[in-house]
Amino acid sequence: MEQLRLEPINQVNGSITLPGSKSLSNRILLLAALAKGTTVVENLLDSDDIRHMLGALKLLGVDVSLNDDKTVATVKGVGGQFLTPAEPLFLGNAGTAYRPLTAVLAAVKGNYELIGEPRMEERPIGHLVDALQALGGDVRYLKNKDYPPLKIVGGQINGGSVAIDGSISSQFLTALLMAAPLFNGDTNITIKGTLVSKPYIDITLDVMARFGIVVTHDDYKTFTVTGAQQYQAVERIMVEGDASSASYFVAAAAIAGGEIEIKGVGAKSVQGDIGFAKVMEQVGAKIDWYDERLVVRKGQLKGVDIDANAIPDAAMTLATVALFADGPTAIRNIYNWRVKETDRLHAMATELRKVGAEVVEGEDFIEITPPKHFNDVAIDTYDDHRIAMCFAMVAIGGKPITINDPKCTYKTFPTFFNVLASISN
Ligand SMILES: O=C(O)C1=C[C@@H](OP(=O)(O)O)[C@@H](O)[C@H](O)C1
Ligand SMILES: C=C(OP(=O)(O)O)C(=O)O
Repeated sequence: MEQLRLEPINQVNGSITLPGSKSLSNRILLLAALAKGTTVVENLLDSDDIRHMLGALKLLGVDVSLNDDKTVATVKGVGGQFLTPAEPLFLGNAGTAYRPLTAVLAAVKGNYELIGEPRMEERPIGHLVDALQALGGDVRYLKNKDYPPLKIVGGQINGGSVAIDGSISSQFLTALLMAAPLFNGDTNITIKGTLVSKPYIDITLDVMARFGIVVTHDDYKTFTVTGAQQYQAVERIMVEGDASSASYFVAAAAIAGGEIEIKGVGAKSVQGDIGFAKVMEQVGAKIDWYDERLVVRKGQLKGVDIDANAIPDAAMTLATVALFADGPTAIRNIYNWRVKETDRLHAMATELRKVGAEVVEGEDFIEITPPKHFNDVAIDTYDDHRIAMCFAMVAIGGKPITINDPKCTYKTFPTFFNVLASISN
């Protein structure tokens, strides 16, 4: 197995430009493919999750051309007329590809099989499939009930009233919303349970609006989408920098001395994970906010007790910032960490303890007391990009650490360790 040794870093300094947002890239690619007309997508993320969406679109007969560094895509929309692919669509472990494609393919004519990596077969999708089946969709499990892989015979959905469980993943509602304009009739969606990861729904609504579809909702409780609509191509659309990826650099500047300018997200971001920078201000970071960039400096870091349901991805970074705070940190309301790339609650607790922290792992929370002494250990990353990236903060805090399988960062941020090195002294 490959390992990356990170030696202690004393200071971080400089300016970085974030790669494009994963959440925006995959939503935009799918809607551009469904639209009528050609869309040019700029600042597209080049990473595994996007590659899986692009691979699926190619098999569905969508003409997408990329520039040399794969950050500009020209998508010739097929107006909702996909080809039946010659082979199953392999979507890796990309939730933002698997869930939206499930709903969209249930709504357009054709026969589809959606497969993924072994971990994808352990990530639930039953709440979305239940809603699609309730609307008349023909979606079947190929192995275990409620989990991928799936077989879909598309084109059978009329719309109507439907309830969807929002308590495990917002991606199910995102998927249903993106597909609903393609249903034959209007759809009224009611949320069952408490909707988690709510800000991701704002990203979905924002991107749908950019492609010409307006969704109305009543404080995120019921959503209404008009049926038999067509997405409209956007001549040029720019993907914002990834706010979850920004979290590592906000944290790095807050932990180490020096100053980092982070270009690509700021006060105007549509991504909920920008909220991590607000949490870091509570922790003690000094942040200057601009519309599309942040400038971050170190402060006296204190432990906080936060509800992180709105920022599940960036909150993992807080768990390693906690190693350098002057008291315990609690991160709450994060049950769905357990159903992502790995069981993140258990994995984070295990690895934080290896470093020397005292950790309480609750069913839906984690409490971290900083180590009295740091152990120089190798961090297991469980094929989870965010574990690899957030444990790099240990080196930023001046303690040596080894990251096992560092290339797992390719899921969303292939250049992460190079960018980190570029600001490290
Ligand atoms: O819609 C999206 O782009 C995402 C929603 C979140 O998932 P959940 O809604 O499952 O928490 C987040 O963790 C994921 O990385 C991206
Ligand atoms: C949970 C994540 O990914 P996915 O889109 O596969 O759910 C993530 O990127 O942290």
